[in-house]
Amino acid sequence: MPATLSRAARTRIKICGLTREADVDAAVEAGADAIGFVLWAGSARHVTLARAAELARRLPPFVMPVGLFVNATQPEIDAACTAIPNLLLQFHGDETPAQCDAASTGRRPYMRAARMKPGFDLLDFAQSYPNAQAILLDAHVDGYGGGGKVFDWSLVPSGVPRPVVLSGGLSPANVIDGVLRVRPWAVDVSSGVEVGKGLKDPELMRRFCEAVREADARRADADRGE
Ligand SMILES: O=C(O)c1ccccc1N[C@@H]1O[C@H](COP(=O)(O)O)[C@@H](O)[C@H]1O
Repeated sequence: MPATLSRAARTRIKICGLTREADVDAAVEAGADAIGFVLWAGSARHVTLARAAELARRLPPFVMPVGLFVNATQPEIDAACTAIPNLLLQFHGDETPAQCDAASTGRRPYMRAARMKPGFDLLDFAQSYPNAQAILLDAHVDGYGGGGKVFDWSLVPSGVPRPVVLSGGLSPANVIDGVLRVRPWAVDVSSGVEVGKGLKDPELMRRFCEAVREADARRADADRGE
């Protein structure tokens, strides 16, 4: 799989931190490819596993559930994978490559979050997670993430050896710029489409997805030299 998009492809969209049925339905309607559930109790967007499983059951085919973990235990991860079929794991804490591989039992796909700041060696980081399906780029914040903070996109080098998911403070207003500059495989948004922690706004989600489609069209034009 390419790390960044070829000109024919479209940027995939993940919307994260959903807690309500209506928001899940609106995110799908807006065009999200993946829906994230925060399974870390330290987050204001946390949902219990039972609740996440209930919400995930609303997803139609081809829309993927994602479970966000911060330093979770193996039993917690196993329970999540049992409760939510086809769950993509998102490790957003201090998980080492060995821990990610063990937690995913070498079979379950996972993304590993990188906390971007000046001096951070993303190429080295990505190389050290050869089994990650993608590397998710978030801003370095005081907590573990989901802070709505944009990082300096010029810190993303070319040639990252894994598919890149751009996140960190994305919104309908800046995602076109982010897609055109970083050319990620996918984008991920939480704060930028919400009215309160874990409470999404259908209109913001619709505008976010529309902006990503607009970015894809502009990127294709640029690649054709128009
Ligand atoms: O959403 C959270 O509460 C959260 C908690 C701990 C780690 C990550 C979290 N969210 C993820 O952070 C990025 C960026 O989010 P934002 O758009 O800047 O709010 C995203 O991948 C979320 O999934």
